[in-house]
Amino acid sequence: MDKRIAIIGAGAMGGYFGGQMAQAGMDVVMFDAWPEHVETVRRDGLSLEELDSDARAVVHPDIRHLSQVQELIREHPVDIAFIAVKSYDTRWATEMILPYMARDGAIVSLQNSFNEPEIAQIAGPSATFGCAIAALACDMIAPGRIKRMSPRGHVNVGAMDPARIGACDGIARALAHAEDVDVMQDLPGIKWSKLVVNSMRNGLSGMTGMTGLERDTTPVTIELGMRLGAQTVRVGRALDYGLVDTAYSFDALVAAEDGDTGAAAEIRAAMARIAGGRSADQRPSMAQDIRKGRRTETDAINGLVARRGQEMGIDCAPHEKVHRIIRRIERGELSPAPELAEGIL
Ligand SMILES: NC(=O)C1=CN([C@@H]2O[C@H](COP(=O)(O)OP(=O)(O)OC[C@H]3O[C@@H](n4cnc5c(N)ncnc54)[C@H](OP(=O)(O)O)[C@@H]3O)[C@@H](O)[C@H]2O)C=CC1
Ligand SMILES: CC(C)(CO)C(=O)C(=O)O
Repeated sequence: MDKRIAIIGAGAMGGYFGGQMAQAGMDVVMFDAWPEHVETVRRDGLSLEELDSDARAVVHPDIRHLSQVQELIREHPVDIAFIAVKSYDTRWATEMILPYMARDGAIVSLQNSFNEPEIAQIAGPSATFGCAIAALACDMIAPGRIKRMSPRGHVNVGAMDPARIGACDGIARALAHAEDVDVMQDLPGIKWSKLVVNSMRNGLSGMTGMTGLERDTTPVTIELGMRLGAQTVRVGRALDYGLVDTAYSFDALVAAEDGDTGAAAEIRAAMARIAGGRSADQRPSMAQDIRKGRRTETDAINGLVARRGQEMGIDCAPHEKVHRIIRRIERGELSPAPELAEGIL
């Protein structure tokens, strides 16, 4: 029998993956808090749009309002629940779906940052799994419309409890309807490796207002991005996580911060190459949030690195500064501007 899948948060990521699972005929139900989005998808379908072209697939998934979660009591228990809300909504989303899970069900973070320990506090480590989504960028450009802003990406999946690694295969099969997937042994390692990339990009685009392309081809943001990334690598290594290079060579990032000009040139070239492959309009999810006037994940990205850095005795002052600036932008006390990055360097 098909696995019963639930997607909590049908935004850019949840809608992208859940929509393609539905299109492949999987038994998937999606829940979302934005009434206009839910109603638009019910009426017109979910439009999954391609990078830099008019090509799109319109799918008709089972999508419901959050207030309808209780209906699941009459339905087959959920085998795999993907948590695809923002990091700050992880706790309630996990608590909400937990009563409807199958006895050996899996709750999977389909998010950035490292939210799995929070899920495990609620669901238990043996029910907790996580994904690191690499190289894929999507934007919910309007209710019912999700656009891929990058070439296709790649997903690494892991288990909070290493003894449960076997259960990752079913999770990987579901995600493989959208992207290539690998099962990895070290969940904290893959999550922190993705955090390296987010911590060099998301806050910087959010605070400067720059697209990914502008940020990765402007000297000040390139330099600051490299420093942020190197510090996140140092903290991850101090925490003894099994980091895997994601987008950039982590050794080169650290060497660049230590003054190795060849390593810095290697990172700059990688930034320019990757930025050139994305849509010129691509912005990381935090910058999308700022443009939409929504709360950001800063606490779970630069804020998290700053906190863990302090615990490990590693200087992460630039992360703390980015985090504080984003907080002030969220509150309306500052507006995004490139000068804010110059102030940090
Ligand atoms: N976008 C990307 O390219 C990538 C994102 N991620 C990660 O995926 C996770 C989910 O993020 P993502 O899918 O980008 O988030 P989205 O903002 O696209 O969707 C999350 C939720 O935000 C709400 N929402 C979004 N826009 C509006 C709006 N204009 N008005 C009202 N509500 C709105 C919806 O519900 P609600 O009201 O409940 O918030 C939606 O379900 C995050 O951890 C993110 O970091 C990871 C890799 C790439
Ligand atoms: C697409 C990417 C990798 C950009 O940093 C991302 O994870 C995000 O937008 O949150």
